[in-house]
Amino acid sequence: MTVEEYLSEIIQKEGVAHVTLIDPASQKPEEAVRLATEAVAGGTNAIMLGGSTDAGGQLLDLTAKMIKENVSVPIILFPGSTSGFTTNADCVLFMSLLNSRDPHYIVGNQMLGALTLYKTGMESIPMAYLVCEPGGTVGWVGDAKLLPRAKPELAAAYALTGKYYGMRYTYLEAGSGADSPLPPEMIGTVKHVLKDSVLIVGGGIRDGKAAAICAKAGADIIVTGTAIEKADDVKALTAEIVMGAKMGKKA
Ligand SMILES: CC(C)=CCC/C(C)=C/CC/C(C)=C/CC/C(C)=C/COP(=O)(O)OP(=O)(O)O
Ligand SMILES: O=P(O)(O)OC[C@@H](O)CO
Ligand SMILES: [Mg+2]
Repeated sequence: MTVEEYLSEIIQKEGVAHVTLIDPASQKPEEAVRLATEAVAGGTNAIMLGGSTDAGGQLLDLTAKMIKENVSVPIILFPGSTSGFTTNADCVLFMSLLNSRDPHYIVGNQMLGALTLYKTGMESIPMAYLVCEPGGTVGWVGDAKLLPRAKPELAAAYALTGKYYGMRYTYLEAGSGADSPLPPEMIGTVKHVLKDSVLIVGGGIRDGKAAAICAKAGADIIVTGTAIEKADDVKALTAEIVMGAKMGKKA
């Protein structure tokens, strides 16, 4: 089964999936394994590996390898550039930052990595990456023309653009560590036009209540990074967020 099929099945059966983002640059591989193991025990469905700044090839390779040896859920690459590739993962989000001002983030990095990806034969999922206010580090690094929170129709127009290009996933991003998650109106407007295409929402989701609001508004996959990296009890916080997302979807 592909990672995409695996996630679709979870979304179909449980209404929503949860993915834990680990930045390989932020800690030693052993610590990343601890975070991943506890997040999986708390019910996360996959581990996403990436960061907006380089981890350095070896650190990414080793972090992915060690996580793979220790957890049973898929490892999904979330690359900030071609240096975000490693063969020690199951799948890569082949993303274009559609609202960037810099063609390198729309198509340039992708072109540089395409032959490497081809040679590995790794699964890839075409994804529109849309960075919204406040955008955080990724907004700055990716030179995004930040999508205004108060204008959901602009985000919806970009999401549709990605869908018409054939991208099966859309990632609505507030930026890692955002003060607050994206507003439900924005998530709802985007999901309304995407219909059955998968909508990922991330940035600033720190608890079950926030996850519930995002899921209820239309998120198919909820991503949490910072809150889990900082949690005293990773398993308990993950379980709260996973439960919140599922309850929100049913509400
Ligand atoms: C598909 C290929 C080869 C490249 C994609 C290139 C693109 C479109 C990059 C988008 C811009 C970018 C820098 C994305 C990084 C995505 C990411 C991993 C964000 C999470 O970053 P964190 O590291 O958690 O944020 P902080 O740096 O604030 O911690
Ligand atoms: O770190 P947080 O705020 O959970 O954001 C996760 C993700 O959307 C960042 O790319
Ligand atoms: Mg980071």
